[in-house]
Amino acid sequence: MLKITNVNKVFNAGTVNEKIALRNVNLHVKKGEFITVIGSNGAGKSTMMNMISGGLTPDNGSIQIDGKDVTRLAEHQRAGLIGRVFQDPMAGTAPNMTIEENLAIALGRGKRRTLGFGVNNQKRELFREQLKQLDQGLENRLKTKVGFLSGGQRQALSLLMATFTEPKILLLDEHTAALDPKRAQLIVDLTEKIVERYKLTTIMVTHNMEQALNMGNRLLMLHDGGIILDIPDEKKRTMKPQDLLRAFETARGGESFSEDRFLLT
Ligand SMILES: Nc1ncnc2c1ncn2[C@@H]1O[C@H](COP(=O)(O)OP(=O)(O)OP(=O)(O)O)[C@@H](O)[C@H]1O
Repeated sequence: MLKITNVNKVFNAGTVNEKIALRNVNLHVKKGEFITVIGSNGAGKSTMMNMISGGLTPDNGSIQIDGKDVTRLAEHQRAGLIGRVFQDPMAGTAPNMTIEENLAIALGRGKRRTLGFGVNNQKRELFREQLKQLDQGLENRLKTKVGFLSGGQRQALSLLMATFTEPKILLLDEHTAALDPKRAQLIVDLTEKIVERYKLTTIMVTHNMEQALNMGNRLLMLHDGGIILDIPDEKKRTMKPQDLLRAFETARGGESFSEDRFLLT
């Protein structure tokens, strides 16, 4: 479903600020795989996600989604293939528009504008049905402006909007990190429910090792621009956060993981 081949990305090449963000990254993701991605600050996680979404173009190498070479396609040109939820609950929705208007935009994502983003009763019925699965009572608040919703409700709506049209790839960018533990758990449960229901191919970045181990069926660890660990489902299920830290140390030839955000989670 996703094939990243020999992708490199260097920022500010040839200057004193040169930074290698991705080093020869190769990744094949099968249809229906749910990958969790962890890595220290600056490891290259966001850069990798932005390469897949089209926000960044690789210096070399290629990216294929569902057999189509998208390496040089701009973000809007591949929007129909990708759903994305960001860390910031404000990022995925338009606060001054109502819930139904936001959903109408999500429904039209990747389609030609001429199809229209208007809301009719048929669409309203579909929206209500979809919103019910969030268990937030939002199906009765179609005309509420999204800016009035709580962070958790907005993130639940973002998740629904990102998956509405069953994208080829779902990108989750630390999408529970800004929420309190109770709301974060709600979004975790909802994510698992939606991913399972539509069998979505999913890549989720998280700083929470428990979450990385408990969710999904494959785990990647990035470090210094490269994938240093690729752990399959069977092995992942038996691991605890301490095992993950040890695996990192082994992969790095004894270097210990000194990332504060990791040790705190
Ligand atoms: N636009 C940019 N210009 C210059 N350097 C950049 C840019 N974007 C990222 N970098 C650098 O590339 C490296 C990888 O960054 P990236 O944001 O992908 O890491 P990350 O794993 O997502 O980290 P974090 O967990 O802190 O978000 C970092 O050293 C970062 O400073």
